Amino acid sequence: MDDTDAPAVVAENLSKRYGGAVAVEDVSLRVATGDILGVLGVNGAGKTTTVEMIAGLRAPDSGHVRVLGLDPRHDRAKVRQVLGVQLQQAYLHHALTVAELVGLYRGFYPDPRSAEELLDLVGLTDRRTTRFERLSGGQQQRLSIALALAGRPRVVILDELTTGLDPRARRQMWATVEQLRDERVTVLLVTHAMEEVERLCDRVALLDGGRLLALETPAGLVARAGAANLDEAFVTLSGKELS
Ligand SMILES: Nc1ncnc2c1ncn2[C@@H]1O[C@H](COP(=O)(O)OP(=O)(O)OP(=O)(O)O)[C@@H](O)[C@H]1O
Repeated sequence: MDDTDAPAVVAENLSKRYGGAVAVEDVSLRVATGDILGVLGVNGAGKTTTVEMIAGLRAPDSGHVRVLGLDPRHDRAKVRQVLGVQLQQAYLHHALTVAELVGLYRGFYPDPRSAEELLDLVGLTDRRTTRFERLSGGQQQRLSIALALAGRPRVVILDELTTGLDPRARRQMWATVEQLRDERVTVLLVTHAMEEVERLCDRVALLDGGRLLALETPAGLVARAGAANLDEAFVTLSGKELS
């Protein structure tokens, strides 16, 4: 493979305001190729805004982003071929069936995963003829993950991968991310689940009030907080503004 040690994702000095309110303030981070980065922070810390800017779905007020050397807002067509994003359900066409949506997405890419593999990865093989709008919330979420992986992306952004999933589906999604790790896919994983972070993430970016508080290994974060575990470290380090 032609992967070098260049970071897969570079964000420099990203800032975003909504009206007067700061959502993200001067966030810089790099994600090494093949790393899984957990993006953590209390509700409203700026996680989704940050990954949406990295995905090119939201324009930063200032700063810049490179995904595999590409600018996601200017090199849109090229970025779409290498970046998979777990979209919010509202973006999908609700009247289409699971198989139709998978077929539609596979059509965007030169060498897509097979429909069988995609449905198997997220456990929706027996739902292929169900319309999107008739799926349960968790099934809709799992489908959006399958669609993000359709084009064999080299970088994947997953925003709340397992929120609302049952324990079995959650384990299945973890296994899917572990498979991505084996394929040296770079993953940004927005999550509130510390068990997930411990299991999957090489490093974590901890956001608080729109700022990057820490970028280090999970164990490093625990040590820095003088905490017994990641849950405690999270509570110790973040959400000060709220309390
Ligand atoms: N479209 C929007 N318009 C106005 N304000 C917004 C918008 N989206 C987010 N915000 C605000 O920006 C801040 C950061 O929001 P963001 O969704 O990035 O946080 P988050 O860390 O992903 O939160 P959560 O854990 O609740 O998903 C919050 O204060 C939020 O209220």
